Amino acid sequence: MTNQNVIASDAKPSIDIRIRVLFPKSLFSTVVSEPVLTASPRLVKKMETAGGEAVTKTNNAYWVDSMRDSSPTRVKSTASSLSETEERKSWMINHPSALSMFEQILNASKGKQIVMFLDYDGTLSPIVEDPDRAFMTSEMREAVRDVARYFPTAIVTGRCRDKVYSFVKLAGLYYAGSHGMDIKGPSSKSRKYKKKDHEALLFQPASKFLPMIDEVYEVLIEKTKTIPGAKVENNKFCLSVHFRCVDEKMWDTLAEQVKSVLNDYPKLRLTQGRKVLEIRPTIKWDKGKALEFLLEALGYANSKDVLPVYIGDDRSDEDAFKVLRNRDQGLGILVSKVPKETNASYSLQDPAEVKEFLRRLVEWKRSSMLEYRRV
Ligand SMILES: O=P(O)(O)OC[C@H]1O[C@H](O[C@H]2O[C@H](CO)[C@@H](O)[C@H](O)[C@H]2O)[C@H](O)[C@@H](O)[C@@H]1O
Repeated sequence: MTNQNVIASDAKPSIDIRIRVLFPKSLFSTVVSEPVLTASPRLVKKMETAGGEAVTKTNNAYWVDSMRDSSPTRVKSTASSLSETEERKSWMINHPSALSMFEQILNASKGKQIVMFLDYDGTLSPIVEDPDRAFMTSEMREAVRDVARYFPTAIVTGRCRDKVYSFVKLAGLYYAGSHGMDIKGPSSKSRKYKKKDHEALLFQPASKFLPMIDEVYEVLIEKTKTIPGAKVENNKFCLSVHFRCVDEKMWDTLAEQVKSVLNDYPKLRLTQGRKVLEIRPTIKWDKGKALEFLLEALGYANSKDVLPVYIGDDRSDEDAFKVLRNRDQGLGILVSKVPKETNASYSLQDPAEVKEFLRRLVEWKRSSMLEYRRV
């Protein structure tokens, strides 16, 4: 990796790219205009990590180490004497199960509109080897459909929006694909929640990058074809290079190949998820920004009467957890069986627990509505 892909948080941008909110008009007041940081000899050797923070390691060893880590990074035990069970117990004190804390969560939601944000892979569907076969169960679909009946609901994913729609198959939801760079609201027919007067919602802050992403996709396919098990996925405004099925001995070569391609594209950056290298435009847009954008679109920008609930399992979801933490509002729930470094406040073990959590929310909402009618 040369300086070209290196991003310094304190660097002066050399190019400005305007990001346009396509709709709704009411949001033009908050048009995001983020600089794209490009190559500059003055830039020190720093690069964006998967979490979006600059680090100083740029060599291949950094990426291979990072590829070995879980995503988000597993908590590294400070006391070596701590058994895994003890470690988990101590982590659970700070990140209790959202199921065992369900009553407290309901109390926090009193008088507030819950808005649901759901990541897809590892949250609604289990992690599988073949990304094209990451189907969600019909029971999960039912749980998401029911939740969306009572609460505005968005699917927020690194995947291409159309692809995730082909898995979820539910109208009436908001879909934020490509790590939030492709946001679409429900069609007017299926829309239930309309706080602002908008016909349809479409927001694609990285549309200028489409030709570049397509080009890099072709180059990466060619470059990685000699690495058995490597798979390149086109997620429209970003790309994924999967290494789940690549022999660990080849990770070094794969990381090297990917970085060599990116050397020619200084406006793209590399991040990492669960056994996947992700290539994204260097705009300051992520799942956290998508969450804020959607809250605004729903009319809850500065509202105290909203409780955003974000459930996700991966490093890219940390951007959304961070936003909730900084707003001191809402609940971040990390899906993980093992202790991980996270900005989420609560945890759920796996998609089965996510489904249970969604079901309980629906049950509670139904019974409180019946109660309300009776009174
Ligand atoms: O934001 P998400 O919905 O979590 O999407 C992140 C990436 O998910 C997919 O990859 C992950 O799931 C695959 C299927 O279980 C698995 O094979 C892979 O190892 C995981 O990284 C998706 O294929 C990627 O494009 C997304 O970026």
